[in-house]
Amino acid sequence: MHVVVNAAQSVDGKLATRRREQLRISGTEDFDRVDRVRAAADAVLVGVGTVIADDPHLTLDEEDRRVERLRNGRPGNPARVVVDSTGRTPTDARILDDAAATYLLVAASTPAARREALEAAGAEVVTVEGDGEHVDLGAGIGALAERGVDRLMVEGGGEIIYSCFDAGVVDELHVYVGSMVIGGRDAPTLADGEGFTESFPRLDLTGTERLDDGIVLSYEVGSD
Ligand SMILES: NC(=O)c1ccc[n+]([C@@H]2O[C@H](COP(=O)([O-])OP(=O)(O)OC[C@H]3O[C@@H](n4cnc5c(N)ncnc54)[C@H](O)[C@@H]3O)[C@@H](O)[C@H]2O)c1
Ligand SMILES: Nc1nc(=O)c(N)c(NC[C@H](O)[C@H](O)[C@H](O)COP(=O)(O)O)[nH]1
Repeated sequence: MHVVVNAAQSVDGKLATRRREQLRISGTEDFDRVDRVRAAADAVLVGVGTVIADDPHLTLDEEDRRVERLRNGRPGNPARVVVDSTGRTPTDARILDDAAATYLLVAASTPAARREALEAAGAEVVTVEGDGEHVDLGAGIGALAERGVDRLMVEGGGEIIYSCFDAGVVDELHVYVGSMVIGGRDAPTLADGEGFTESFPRLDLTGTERLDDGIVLSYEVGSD
């Protein structure tokens, strides 16, 4: 499984404001780049925090890219995946529409009635190892591989991105750094979670690109 993490942050490392409201950090050139990365993926994964905060759709914006995928025998849009230990995804979330398959990775403690409601709303609920707080991302990625996902794009938020690094599953990172300061000690950052105190993931800088009024930094993740 090849895992690509993508996010947009302010120059001070924040993904959103302390109110966890979605914020336009990049612009049209960067959204087009994100659409290209999505088009290359079999699935796009976010945490339930992002679903609750942003209600994203996670489909392709460019019709040409959908057509090209269909021509290659792939689904028009990548599948959508929510890491959601307790099944908190709202049943009216946009990701549950029929534009693409949607997998919810939940822990065994999610009540049967909640699973049924989410399945009735259009999700495929997949039980993976985990507790009431975190599902095991290694196990979740294994479950996605069994469903034909070879290339996964992770679109945040900060808790999930940290967990992906902690689980050692990230192959590439692309960060758009917007020319703005958001501030706030409680605002989400690129990697939240517990934080590392040793064995920090090391990255190799593979590219820089100026887009809109900011810059995209591209990295490969080192093997140690
Ligand atoms: N700028 C960007 O590129 C971008 C992208 C995505 C989200 N965001 C912003 O990030 C914020 C949401 O991020 P967040 O960090 O609060 O939530 P998140 O999307 O990272 O989801 C975290 C939640 O997922 C659940 N979870 C289950 N298993 C987990 C695991 N193994 N590791 C971590 N969490 C696990 C937990 O309930 C946890 O609270 C919003 O403000 C949103 O606007 C910004
Ligand atoms: N590239 C980028 N620039 C930004 O300024 C910004 N705020 C995000 N944020 C990413 C986040 O994951 C969003 O929720 C999805 O980009 C929404 O996806 P949809 O358009 O609903 O499919 N991404």
